Amino acid sequence: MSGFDLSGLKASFGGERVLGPLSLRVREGEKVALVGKSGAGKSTLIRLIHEQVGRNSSLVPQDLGLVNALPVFHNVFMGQLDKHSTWYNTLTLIRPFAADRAAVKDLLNDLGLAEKLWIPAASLSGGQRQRVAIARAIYRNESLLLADEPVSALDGPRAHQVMSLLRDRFATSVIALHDVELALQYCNRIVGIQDGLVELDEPSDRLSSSDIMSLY
Ligand SMILES: Nc1ncnc2c1ncn2[C@@H]1O[C@H](COP(=O)(O)OP(=O)(O)OP(=O)(O)O)[C@@H](O)[C@H]1O
Repeated sequence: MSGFDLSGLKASFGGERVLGPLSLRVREGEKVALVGKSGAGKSTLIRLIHEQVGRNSSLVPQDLGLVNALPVFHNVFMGQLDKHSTWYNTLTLIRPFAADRAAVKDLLNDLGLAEKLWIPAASLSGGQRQRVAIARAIYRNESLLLADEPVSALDGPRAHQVMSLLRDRFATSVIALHDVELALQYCNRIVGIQDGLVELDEPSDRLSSSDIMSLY
């Protein structure tokens, strides 16, 4: 099961409410776009969902969470770190196993990054770094994706290619997106956040971009 049903989600900073309280039920197979203006609470909501569903999800955080000193291979492999023993992970740090090298390379190939396999993450562009974080999430091999603006640094064709890949690789997803057209095209449910509360929750095929723009 990759869906979830969470209630009582709320967050405050410095005593000031920034999110909730709100409930969110996501059924298996739903591709949810979280939309809303900057500061509405989308990242906070993704973080709270991740805290609750934890290891049973693949996360692409807004700051990507890459280890700059490590090559792309190891950053992607990290998606499965908690699924292997300590000795396996230690050996992989020194000399990765052939099967893992092949699997990571295949995935990077799909993301146009195969030639960067052994390049340190520090040497990559913003868009390449974003694709490494996406590869790490796919490599984790969970059916629920939680992603915070995963294609914000990608150009148009590449953003479409990655959104299509994410739609195909994950049964269920919750993705914060500022691009309303991508949200409507690749997600089947739109949840609009305003001042930390759900202001809109509709299937994508009942909405146009102008319906969503009222949140901005
Ligand atoms: N660590 C923090 N300390 C204090 N306030 C915070 C912190 N993180 C978020 N906030 C506040 O919480 C509110 C929601 O922020 P959040 O990052 O969830 O919004 P968002 O919709 O994801 O915005 P964006 O689209 O710009 O990423 C904002 O008012 C923000 O200033």
